[in-house]
Amino acid sequence: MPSGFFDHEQTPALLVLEDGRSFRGVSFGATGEAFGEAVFSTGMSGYQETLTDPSYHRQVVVATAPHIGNTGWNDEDDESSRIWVAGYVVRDLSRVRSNWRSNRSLDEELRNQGVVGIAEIDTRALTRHLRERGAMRVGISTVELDPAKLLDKVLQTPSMAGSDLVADVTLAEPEVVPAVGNKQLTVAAIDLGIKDMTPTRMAERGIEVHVLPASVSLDELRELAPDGVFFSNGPGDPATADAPMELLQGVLDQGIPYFGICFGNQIFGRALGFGTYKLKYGHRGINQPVKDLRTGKVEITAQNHGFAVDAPLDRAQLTPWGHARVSHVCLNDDVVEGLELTDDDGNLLAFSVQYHPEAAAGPHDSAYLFDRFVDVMQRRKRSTTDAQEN
Ligand SMILES: NC(=O)CC[C@H](N)C(=O)O
Repeated sequence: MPSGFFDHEQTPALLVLEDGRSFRGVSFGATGEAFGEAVFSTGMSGYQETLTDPSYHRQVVVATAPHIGNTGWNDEDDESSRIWVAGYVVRDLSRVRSNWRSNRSLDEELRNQGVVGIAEIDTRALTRHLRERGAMRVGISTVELDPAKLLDKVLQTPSMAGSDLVADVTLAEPEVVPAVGNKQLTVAAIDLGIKDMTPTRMAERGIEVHVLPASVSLDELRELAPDGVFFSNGPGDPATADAPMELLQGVLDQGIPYFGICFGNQIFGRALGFGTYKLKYGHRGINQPVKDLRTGKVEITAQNHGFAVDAPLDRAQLTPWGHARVSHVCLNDDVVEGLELTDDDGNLLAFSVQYHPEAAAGPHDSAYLFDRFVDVMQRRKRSTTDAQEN
């Protein structure tokens, strides 16, 4: 059989949701069992980036695009060192891979990494079910084909609400991503499950990025004397992220410019005094419309979040550091998609978005946010130099 074909025997597999609904399909990727939170992603492309996004840790991802695997797997597009999804659910697994960069098939890569997949599932029915009932726990198995028995195991799986997963994904030792060209600025990026494209997008703008473990202390951060601090995306419930939130409050006390993405937006929200809550089924995909409330402009964004910040859309709130307000909102459901902190003159001090401006595999409408971060850092740098000279 030509290489790239789905070339092993079809093994039956079973999917069971925590409310008892079950679907029968066939195995692909590794055989065995996988459990997690069932979520669906509406991206038509970019499955390699999705599967390697650490924010999907402990989640079983359902692809709503009916045909998956046609571009295979390459050695360039991974967003981290491994696949993080707990399991992968597709309708029709492509029997052929066809792309000039493809090195192997999706099926092979899932097998290499021991990740369980299930194909031939009615993903449309499954997605409609999750939309109506909400995200819930799920199991997929090639070894337990009795729905009642698999359900017992699903019910023993921990829920996503209340899960603190940062320690599972953060790097052990700091890493430096050098600036492309002349170094203009230094950023300390706290790794809560960072995607590789984020430091890349910063480095392209002359930023030397120090990617740091989540356990870093405020003193260690200050020793680095960064021009800005960044908190990444990451898995788990933001309500559990007390230590990162306290670290961020310390950063704001120092007046250091801040930018956060996704989990970094939720933690910023908490630091500013807002709450977070779990969405019914979340936003996942690369086609989500977001409005910038400052400019009225709409961006099409990449998203992956199951929780959101609870903040009023129509008014600012006074905090110890300045005025906090919602800067971006999702046009599908009015969910908070961005926050900003400004001084009395309206100058931006710190900001964050719930979506993904680094957006591998696109769209790139929101890349301007990295330039905005550079502007905030440059302005602060100028004002501290001016203050020292006077
Ligand atoms: N991509 C992210 O950073 C996700 C943040 C958080 N774990 C959520 O699900 O909402």
